[in-house]
Amino acid sequence: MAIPRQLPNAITVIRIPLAIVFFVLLLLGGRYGETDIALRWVAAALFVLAISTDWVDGYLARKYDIVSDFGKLWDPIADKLLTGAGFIGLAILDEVWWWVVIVILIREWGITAHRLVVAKEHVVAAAWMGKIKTAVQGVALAWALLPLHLLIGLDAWTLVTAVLMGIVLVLTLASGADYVRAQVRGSRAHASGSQAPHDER
Ligand SMILES: O=P(O)(O)OC[C@H](O)CO
Repeated sequence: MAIPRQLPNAITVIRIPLAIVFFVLLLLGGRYGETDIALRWVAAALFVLAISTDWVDGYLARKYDIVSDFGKLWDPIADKLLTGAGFIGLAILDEVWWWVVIVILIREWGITAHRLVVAKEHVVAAAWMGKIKTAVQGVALAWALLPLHLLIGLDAWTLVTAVLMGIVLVLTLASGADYVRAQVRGSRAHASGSQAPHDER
């Protein structure tokens, strides 16, 4: 069975408006959902739905062999808009430390800026470590967004959230360093005339 060639890219692009709606609902729900707990549940559910599409678009593109440069470029951007909305929203609500969010955002948008700058020459596809990092960010944000303190108590929930954010921070920086390493190796290989590591991904 064939699928429309543009379906994976359409799924990628849909993440962008979903990220905006999610961000607004999250803020309207208030800190820990204290202003409106129903809105917090809806925002969290919307986030889980949107981040799940990250797996779906990649799966469809690979299965039907319709991986495109558009997808390679826009999939990470859509991911960053969605996870960025989650991190910034939680920081505004004072549920996650700002410094953690800022460090994560610098890494995410630094790599994205590099991707955009070199896009005319070649597309830097997501590396396996970047994909794992995004998946772990999704799990950590889903945990932090779902108002699970209602079930397990605020202390246990905030402790687990802090541990998860610590893991996310380390993984985000490590995967950023992975891109920098690949870039340096690529420049050296280019200078010596062999194939750049980026192209092997
Ligand atoms: O860390 P990046 O920029 O390679 O992004 C990875 C993508 O979000 C994976 O889907």
